[in-house]
Amino acid sequence: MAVDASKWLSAIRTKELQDKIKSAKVLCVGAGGIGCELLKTLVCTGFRNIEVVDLDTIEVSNLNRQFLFRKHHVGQSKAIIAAQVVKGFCPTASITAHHANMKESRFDVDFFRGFDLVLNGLDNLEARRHVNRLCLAAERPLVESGTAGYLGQVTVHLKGRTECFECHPKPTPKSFPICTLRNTPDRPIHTIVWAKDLLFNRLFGRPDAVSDLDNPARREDGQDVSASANEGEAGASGAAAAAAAAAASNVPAEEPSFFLRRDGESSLEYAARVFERVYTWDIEQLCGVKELWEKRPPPKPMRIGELLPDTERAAVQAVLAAAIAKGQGSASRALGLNNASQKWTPSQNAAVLLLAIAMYHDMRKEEVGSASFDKDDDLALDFVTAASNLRSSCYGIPEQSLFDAKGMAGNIIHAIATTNAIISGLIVIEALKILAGCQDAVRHTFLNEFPPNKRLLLSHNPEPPSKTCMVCGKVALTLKINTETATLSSLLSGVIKKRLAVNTPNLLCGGFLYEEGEGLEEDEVEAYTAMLPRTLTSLPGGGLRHGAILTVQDQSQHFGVDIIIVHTEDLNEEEAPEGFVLEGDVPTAPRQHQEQEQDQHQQLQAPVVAAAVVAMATMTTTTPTKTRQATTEVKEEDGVLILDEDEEEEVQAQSRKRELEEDEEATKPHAKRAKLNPAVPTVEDVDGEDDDVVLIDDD
Ligand SMILES: Nc1ncnc2c1ncn2[C@@H]1O[C@H](COP(=O)(O)OP(=O)(O)OP(=O)(O)O)[C@@H](O)[C@H]1O
Ligand SMILES: [Zn+2]
Repeated sequence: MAVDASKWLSAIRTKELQDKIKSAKVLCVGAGGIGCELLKTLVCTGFRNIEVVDLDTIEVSNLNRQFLFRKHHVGQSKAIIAAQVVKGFCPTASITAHHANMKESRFDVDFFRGFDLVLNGLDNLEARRHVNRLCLAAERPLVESGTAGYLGQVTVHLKGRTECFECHPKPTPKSFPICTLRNTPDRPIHTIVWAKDLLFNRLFGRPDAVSDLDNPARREDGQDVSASANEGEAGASGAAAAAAAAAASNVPAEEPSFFLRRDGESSLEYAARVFERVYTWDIEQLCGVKELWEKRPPPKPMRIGELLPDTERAAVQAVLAAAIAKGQGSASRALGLNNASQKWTPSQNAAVLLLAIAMYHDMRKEEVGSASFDKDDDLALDFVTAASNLRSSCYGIPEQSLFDAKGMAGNIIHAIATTNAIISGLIVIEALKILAGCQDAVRHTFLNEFPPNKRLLLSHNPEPPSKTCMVCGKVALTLKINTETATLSSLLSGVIKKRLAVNTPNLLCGGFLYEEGEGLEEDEVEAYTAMLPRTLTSLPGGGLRHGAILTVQDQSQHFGVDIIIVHTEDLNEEEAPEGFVLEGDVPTAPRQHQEQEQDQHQQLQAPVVAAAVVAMATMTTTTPTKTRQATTEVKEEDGVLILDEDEEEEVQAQSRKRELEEDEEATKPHAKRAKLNPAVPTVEDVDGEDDDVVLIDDD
């Protein structure tokens, strides 16, 4: 029975609730920064039946804030050790640990039905969306959370009653137009993303990975340089420069295997050849595309012979031999560059780059061809730092120290233990309200970095479920895509798995069927795999053509959505950097928003993380500050600063008004939006894993 919202505090003090706390079955997803605090706080509150799932093992870098772990635990399962340690100080607690990925099929809807509460302490959007779908399917309450530095939030999702985690768009990982990365970078993050996503993958990732580095330089309209040859001066000079450069350095322009090491080539010779291609030949070729440099200075090519004369190349060779002998893991340290905060000179960058490439080939050969960038891998980070710095030098962009490059490449925001502790406490408070039957009292709560009017925490009522939500509502999405060139493989990776967060897809459209997951026969897997490179129109059963409705289902998530296919040929890189446009309430931010975030990212000079609940962020970030400040008064209750009910109503009224304004604004130019929120740090996201928090405007 629902209890009056204002009475929740007295409700949780009843004996009845104390008994419920003892018997309630709680699922904690994640045993990291939030998860460790949460487990401790749960048992201290009286919870005794807990299961915890975490796929990771403990790292040294976790020890400064994940207080259940000690140095001797490094390398062991987070879930298992967290459970052991908590049981150590609360032996009456039953804590079952699963060292596993929450997305495994054994954690199905029946597993979720075994719990009264699901509490998330995750760090990525994909897993959060997966848990959201299972909570909806199992009809279990979800308390969701995230932290980033001083910021944090807790949101509550009750099926049919409040918005689900996916009801409102979320920013996706930030993406940069490929033409900016390839041709006209102007910020350190551009060269870092280029080094990490393009060059690293080209040299060490899967050989069949498509890489823009293999293609000739492009003009801003997307045409390649050679296509400009007959189109007047700019094209002619571009082609001439390309030809001259190709002749001069004897580098074949379009040979995809160029980046593979050749037979008989030493690792350092190979590294030097890559250097010449990337920093000499490619840059010279780009300089020839005059139209790119009408409004900006052209880049300057770099030459390996100037940065590392023969004697220094010989010294690098000696360092390589010593590194191999010692089993050294870091190129920069092997070169004596031990201060991670000090920027390297261009010559030092060149030495680190060559050595890192050579070390990969001589010491970690088995990984070449399948490696993926990991910020905690010293050699990978050396490579990315040096490669991006050299490119920055060509373009006159400030170089970065190893430490700063790590922060940018790994999207690191230094975690703060106190933030995790506050957020964990708030998760438990929301859990108590749900157990007490005070569903009306649940709140979304945001932790601010700069408390406005001394309000460290800002809370408000969750919105009702969105009728247009593709997860808890039922709406069709529209996919604009070139059905004649896009392949099933790109549809699956870009749209179905990345954008829709589908785990094990099942696609159906007329006579076309594609399935993944356990239980398929070998010949079925073979037949489905053979379809992957086919274009959408050439798929069996009539293909995926303009006007077709594709039904996407994921049984592991009890999720389904229909997608209307719209064949579109004129998608450009600016509008559709991923090669398609997905319309509908998909949990991603509009592009315009992302651009704005990028600008703010620069202004703030510090990466701020992705949003978990953008609706809330939109609400707070677009609130004209005056109206909020005028009506709010701080009240302290149970150690938590919260808004008065009437203040919440005020905030919600503002929210509704703002939604209307937002709709209107969405159709107006970007500049107008910015004006509404002068210098307001709105929701900001950084690509990759840290989809943790909503940044709130606070003035
Ligand atoms: N799909 C998943 N299944 C199970 N656990 C997951 C899943 N995705 C993420 N996690 C866990 O969620 C936890 C999030 O905690 P946190 O944000 O503190 O990350 P961390 O890896 O401990 O710290 P950092 O990323 O700062 O090094 C991690 O322990 C991570 O292993
Ligand atoms: Zn929803």
